Amino acid sequence: MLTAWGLTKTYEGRRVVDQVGFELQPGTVTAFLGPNGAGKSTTLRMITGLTRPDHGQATVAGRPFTAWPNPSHVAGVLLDAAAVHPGRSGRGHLRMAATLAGVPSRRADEVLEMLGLADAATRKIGKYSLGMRQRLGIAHALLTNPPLLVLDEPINGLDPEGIRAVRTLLRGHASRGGTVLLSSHVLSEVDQTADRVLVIGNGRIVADGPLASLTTSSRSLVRAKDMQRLAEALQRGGVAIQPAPDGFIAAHAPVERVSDVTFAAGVPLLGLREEQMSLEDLFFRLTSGSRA
Ligand SMILES: Nc1ncnc2c1ncn2[C@@H]1O[C@H](COP(=O)(O)OP(=O)(O)OP(=O)(O)O)[C@@H](O)[C@H]1O
Repeated sequence: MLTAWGLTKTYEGRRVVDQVGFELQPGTVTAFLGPNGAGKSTTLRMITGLTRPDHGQATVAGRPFTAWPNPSHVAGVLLDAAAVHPGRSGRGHLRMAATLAGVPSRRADEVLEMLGLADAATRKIGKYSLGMRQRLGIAHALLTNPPLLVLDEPINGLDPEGIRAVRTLLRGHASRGGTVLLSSHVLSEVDQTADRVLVIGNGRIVADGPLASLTTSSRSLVRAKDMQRLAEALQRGGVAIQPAPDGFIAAHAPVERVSDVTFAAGVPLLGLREEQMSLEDLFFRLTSGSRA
């Protein structure tokens, strides 16, 4: 549905996006994840034709997005939720967009309802909160019910209820065969939404896969009633250990090995799980601490 290859952009002598390429299949939600300044927005702008790449190209359903006769029917785009006229009402804004896109104006009310903005439909956008503007931007992207959604930080500024609603919406879109690409710099925002995560650091894709496979570490967290015996058993078994939060020991071995060693030593366990890497750890490992 969306193919990008070799996307490259240089600003003021600095490559901010460097040879970015990927292919997105229908029925999937992909998160584009990276620290501030990593190159996410620039990549999304190149995909949607707002920024011209120095090299490379992106196509949506086989041609450049802007080469479609009516691009808004191919992809719904949210790039800057603040870029709306503050003097218009939410409904007025979406009705005008509906007219431009050639969809019935009642669709504006449908998407306002979907995003929980029905009660605020007649209020001026200038009086909307950040979260409401964000929802309005998502509503706009959904106006034509396009097969592809490209959303830059859609969850930014939303309250927990709003986050849940947007997650459900995006998952629903994918389950009906749609394709979703959303960017975020907060891993926890995307972990329940995305099937696949593309991690970008310093303008390059540094990891690509299901989130669970990216955050899996080779360390285990283990706890027993008798922590002293547990520590001794692990050390005797050749497993390096370190103290960990919440009364656990961090063992430098996969759970299978920790389980074997403690079972052989006859130490009953109260808990054993794989250590999950935090966002900071993941970025640090993948981008060599390149956070801007
Ligand atoms: N028009 C521009 N002119 C000069 N530099 C730019 C321009 N647009 C982006 N940059 C720079 O390119 C780099 C990547 O910016 P980009 O907005 O793509 O990052 P991002 O990953 O979306 O970050 P954030 O999470 O902060 O939005 C940054 O260093 C930014 O300052």
